[in-house]
Amino acid sequence: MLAKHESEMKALAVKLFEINAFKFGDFKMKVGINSPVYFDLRVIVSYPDVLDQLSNLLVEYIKQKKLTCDHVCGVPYTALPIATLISIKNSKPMLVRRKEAKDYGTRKMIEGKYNAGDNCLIIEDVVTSGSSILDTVKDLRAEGIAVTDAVVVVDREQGGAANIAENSVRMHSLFTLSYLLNVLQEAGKVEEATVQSVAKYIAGCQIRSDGTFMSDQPKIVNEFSRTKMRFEARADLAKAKIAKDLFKLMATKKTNLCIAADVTSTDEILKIAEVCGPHICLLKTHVDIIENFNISFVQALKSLAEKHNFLIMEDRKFADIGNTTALQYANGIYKIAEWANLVTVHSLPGQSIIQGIKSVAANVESRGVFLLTEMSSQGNLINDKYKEGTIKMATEGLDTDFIAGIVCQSAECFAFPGLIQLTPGVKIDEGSDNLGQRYNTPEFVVKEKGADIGVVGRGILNASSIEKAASLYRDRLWSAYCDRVGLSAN
Ligand SMILES: O=c1ccn([C@@H]2O[C@H](COP(=O)(O)O)[C@@H](O)[C@H]2O)c(=O)[nH]1
Repeated sequence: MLAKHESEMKALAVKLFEINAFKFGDFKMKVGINSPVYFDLRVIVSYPDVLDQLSNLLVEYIKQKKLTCDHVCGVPYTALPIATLISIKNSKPMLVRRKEAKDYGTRKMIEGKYNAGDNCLIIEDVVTSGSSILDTVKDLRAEGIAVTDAVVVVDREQGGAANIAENSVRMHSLFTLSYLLNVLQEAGKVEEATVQSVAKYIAGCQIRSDGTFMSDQPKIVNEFSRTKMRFEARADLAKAKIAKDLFKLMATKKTNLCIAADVTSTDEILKIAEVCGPHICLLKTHVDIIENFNISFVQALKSLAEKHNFLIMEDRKFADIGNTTALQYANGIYKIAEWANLVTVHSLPGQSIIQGIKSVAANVESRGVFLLTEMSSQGNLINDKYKEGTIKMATEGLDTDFIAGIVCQSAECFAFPGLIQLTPGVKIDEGSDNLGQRYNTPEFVVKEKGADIGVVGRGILNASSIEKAASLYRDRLWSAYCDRVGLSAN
């Protein structure tokens, strides 16, 4: 630990969390097990200031530890840019270890100029079992290069240091996982319960360098599996303030029902909001189908949202370039930015669409988007690659603090518990309409498809009493959620 640089260390720890280099969820690890916490330091190449800050601290740390060497070598690939900066700042030449030998020319595993007997300091981003460091050590030693020390950014404290020490290499870590968790808790970024859950997992899951567990029966308790977690705990992990608010609203009001108010007059929408308001967490509009839209309608809708404690989402499904979307969101007759807490957005144009909306949102904290990742309609053209890219945008993009959730149809679509799954296509009787819409029951949608919020339109709107229908859907969706997370419904 770098005591002299405590405040910089803490600021960097928080920054790593904010840029999603450090995240909570349910992640498959290289060693074959799942983990509730994951480091993805690959993202720092997109943040030159963070990369610079990190390398400065590592240079200080190497100095403080009095680690001398002839070369530095980054474990491929994530540590390479970090090692490059250390090499430059310390004026120490670098060695590069290939992951595979070339099938032509020299077939060398180590690139760079060196002599047998030289000493090399290893740089690594994250250590779990230490096997990646040991692979690099093996190749360097095969060339006659001495390796005695490795500097790592994060030690996950799962046995890596001991495994590496068995091979006569000392491991020095700038951060430990416990330190990072404490800093995040102190900074109000995560709750104590999160810290405890991760600590429990790490204690029960110590790994040897060959990937086997130290205890005969490892307790792999991952309390961050999205569909098993309660909304209160997920609020803690959400990056977007609006997602935190919506999770809390659902938990306190005990409803995960969104009504799709797909009617064409302002009076009808206000009636739905008044009558169904007590049962919903979200009221969804398609403002462009309203015949008599006017600004006093918006004021009335906002008052009802306040009175009955629900949020408003305009299901606009924006899909244009950032600049046009920003204009569509903030201008024209609807001025959606002024009244909709949330809007839906296609990921098709790329990250710029989120940036466009965010750039004109009056108050970023009270606004956000749901990204469309899968559709309920028969024959839609969304494929796995598109879905993967959309989830990447929602979890690793630059604007994760503005993305409240994902509109999708399956629990496997994403793992991050801080995002909300919104699923349309819900009816008491499953089936389809005559225009390709497919319906599943509230129970199926929540328990099998992983929905956090079920969207119901015609299932309520076509009922003889919309109030009774809203109450019924609310009960069925909420009970299914309670069953899913092991909670009593009352
Ligand atoms: O994949 C999607 C995305 C959005 N929707 C919208 O949800 C409602 C569903 O209404 P029902 O009457 O319950 O069918 C509607 O506003 C759609 O635009 C969707 O159905 N599927």
